[in-house]
Amino acid sequence: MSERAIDVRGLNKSFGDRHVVRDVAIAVETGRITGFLGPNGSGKTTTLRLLCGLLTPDSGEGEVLGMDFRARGDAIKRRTGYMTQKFSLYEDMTLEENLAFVARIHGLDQRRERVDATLHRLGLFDRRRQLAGALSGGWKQRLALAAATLHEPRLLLLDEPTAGVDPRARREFWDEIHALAAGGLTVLVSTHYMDEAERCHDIGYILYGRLIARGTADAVIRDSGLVTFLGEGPGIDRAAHVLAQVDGVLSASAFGAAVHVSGTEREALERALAPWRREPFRWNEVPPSLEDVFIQLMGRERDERYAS
Ligand SMILES: Nc1ncnc2c1ncn2[C@@H]1O[C@H](COP(=O)(O)OP(=O)(O)OP(=O)(O)O)[C@@H](O)[C@H]1O
Repeated sequence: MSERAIDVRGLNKSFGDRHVVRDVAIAVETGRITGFLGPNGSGKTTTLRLLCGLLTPDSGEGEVLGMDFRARGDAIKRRTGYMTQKFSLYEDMTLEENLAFVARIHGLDQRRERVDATLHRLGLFDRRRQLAGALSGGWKQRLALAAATLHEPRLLLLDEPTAGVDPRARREFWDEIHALAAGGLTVLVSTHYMDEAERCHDIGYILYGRLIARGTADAVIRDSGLVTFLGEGPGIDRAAHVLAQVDGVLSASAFGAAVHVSGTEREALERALAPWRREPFRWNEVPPSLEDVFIQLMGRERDERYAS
């Protein structure tokens, strides 16, 4: 069964004369984790806030959690958990006190049981009497997730959830998010990190307020039509800035001692690489990475804007 948690069309929002979200149409299936990527200020956070009733749109229609998203914004907001990038709990209160406080704000019943169950679920029970301010980054983030999910929301918004968190804590955090999604929670993640994007079921790329790519990471890569070559050999990484200027090359970047060179037209790309196809360099075609694709999307949209 794949019921839709979100099915919204014609979403628009301006702040003064800044048109920040432009005609966004988006459908998200229940229990999916969708990552929203795009440059700073492209409208990711605003789009997510509009969808869960935290902001009022200028226009748009559709349903979120089976409710008319404009008429029932308050009800949708109550069923949403929101974890902001900035730690927003009380550092001078214990974990248990923080969660008890959040439970009261939500007007929950059986507060003690819910707080204990959440502490157990996230492996925080043994630390329940520690001050939140004494926790390391990874544990703080886990506490923030506990607070955002205490009221058992059906929609969860995560804003760059693992920025500044070490790899092990990142992995554990994402395992928890996947477990929540498997239980039917729909998760929307705003991120700049490719590894977070790759952990999502689906991604959406937002640029200048428009949703310009949508689907699984594989589908977004396939639809890009991008061709990528990996160059290796002594000093090839230093060729990146030269190759980036050649016709037919959309992007060329060093990855360690290798270089990734991408373009959408195979022949033009081959011509650009021809002078470098010699000993001691080796070239192999590789699947484009999400990052290669996003760099291309950014350039394509910019060209279209300048052309119009
Ligand atoms: N409440 C507001 N009032 C006025 N302008 C706003 C408001 N919220 C956001 N903006 C502006 O809208 C634009 C989009 O912001 P938004 O936070 O949605 O972008 P973003 O893609 O999430 O960016 P980032 O990656 O930097 O978090 C920005 O130019 C921002 O300054």
